[in-house]
Amino acid sequence: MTKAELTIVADENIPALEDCFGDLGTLVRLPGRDMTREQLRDADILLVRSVTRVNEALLAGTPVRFVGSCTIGTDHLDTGWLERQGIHWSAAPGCNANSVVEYVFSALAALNHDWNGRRFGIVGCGNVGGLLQKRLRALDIPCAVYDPWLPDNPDAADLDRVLQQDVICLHAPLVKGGPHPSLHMLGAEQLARIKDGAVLISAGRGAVVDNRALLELLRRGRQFTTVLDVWENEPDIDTELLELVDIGTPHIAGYSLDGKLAGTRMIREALDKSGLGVAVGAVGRPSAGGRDQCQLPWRDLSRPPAAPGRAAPTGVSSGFAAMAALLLQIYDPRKDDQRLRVAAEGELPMARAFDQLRRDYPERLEFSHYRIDGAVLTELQRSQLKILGLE
Ligand SMILES: NC(=O)c1ccc[n+]([C@@H]2O[C@H](COP(=O)([O-])OP(=O)(O)OC[C@H]3O[C@@H](n4cnc5c(N)ncnc54)[C@H](O)[C@@H]3O)[C@@H](O)[C@H]2O)c1
Ligand SMILES: O=C(O)[C@H](O)[C@H](O)COP(=O)(O)O
Repeated sequence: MTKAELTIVADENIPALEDCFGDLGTLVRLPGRDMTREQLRDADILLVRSVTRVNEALLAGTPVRFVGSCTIGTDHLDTGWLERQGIHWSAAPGCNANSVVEYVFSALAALNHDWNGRRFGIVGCGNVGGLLQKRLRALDIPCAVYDPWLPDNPDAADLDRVLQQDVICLHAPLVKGGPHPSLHMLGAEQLARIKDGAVLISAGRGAVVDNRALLELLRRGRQFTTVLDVWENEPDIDTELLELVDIGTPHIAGYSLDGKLAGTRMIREALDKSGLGVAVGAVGRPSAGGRDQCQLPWRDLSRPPAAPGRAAPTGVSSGFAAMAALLLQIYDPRKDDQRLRVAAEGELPMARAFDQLRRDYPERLEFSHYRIDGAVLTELQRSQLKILGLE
């Protein structure tokens, strides 16, 4: 890239764009879901989130030389095609893994489902599943892990065994081909193996679970608890399924501010590493710091915020409920569930309502920004909250 300034086309939902990329040239913000090739006519860099399908249809004939997705998932990128064209691409592995793990514990808190004494099953043990496994081990909670690419995992088990556990957490990517496809990995047969009284939490990609099969099972009154953050056919999700799940959220498990900013920052770092854009940055418009600015919001976040920095006593004074109530002061997924249910009943078509909720998502900070403030807790509860990231 030899232009003095780059043209950077970006999904308008990417935070800190100006801070992280403003020094490189002109920023054009667009709705990610509807990006067109025409809009990329002058683009050198394309920055997306998971809702933009990046493939030949979008990019052929455009000057785009770098594609950055500020997300963990990559199933929306045709990476084979990008590589064959010599277009650099990068995603942001692990950027919001902690946010997803916190979502899992928050969902269990919301269900008042004490994790102590339960056995967990994890499907997909990468950055998210691996972090969950690490937390569970620290909490002394047994887990079984199904990840066909990690046979040496100390908790490795087959899928059937994982589905027999008390809390089953799905964190596999969407993979359609190869030796271990995950598309509809949980179909009617697998879902039928889940025990009554178990909790199923799906926070990887929607189509890992056959949604129609799940709907049929729930219609027949199966007695396991279901938490869905991800859905087939997002954003136009099945509203009947939404009615039947216990907690349903609009694909926001990874939406902590920390996670989103980490995604943006990682893509700037990947761009710098690629060598594309660095020279331009040097000769481009004078910047107040470029990468330093990029890290500013990150540094700010490392301090506890003034107002919401404390999880205070809640009136619930004993048992798991006391600990759960504290966590729910920080993040309560039932509020996201409520917003989704209200939106589903509203005037907007489901797809638009789903996207709107995601676009207007309230600021959510991770547990590490909070301190426990004088709540009555046992030593065990305090140590558990510390493992989860609170002081
Ligand atoms: N709900 C959300 O907001 C949210 C947030 C972040 C990530 N995600 C999704 O979660 C997925 C996992 O995230 P990650 O950071 O752990 O990714 P990762 O790439 O670090 O790990 C994925 C793991 O899944 C394993 N895997 C691949 N195919 C599998 C299969 N068929 N069965 C079981 N395991 C399989 C891989 O071996 C790998 O260990 C992402 O791909 C993304 O789609 C969702
Ligand atoms: O893959 C990811 O990182 C997550 O699924 C991410 O949180 C999705 O958010 P989106 O890109 O759709 O805004």
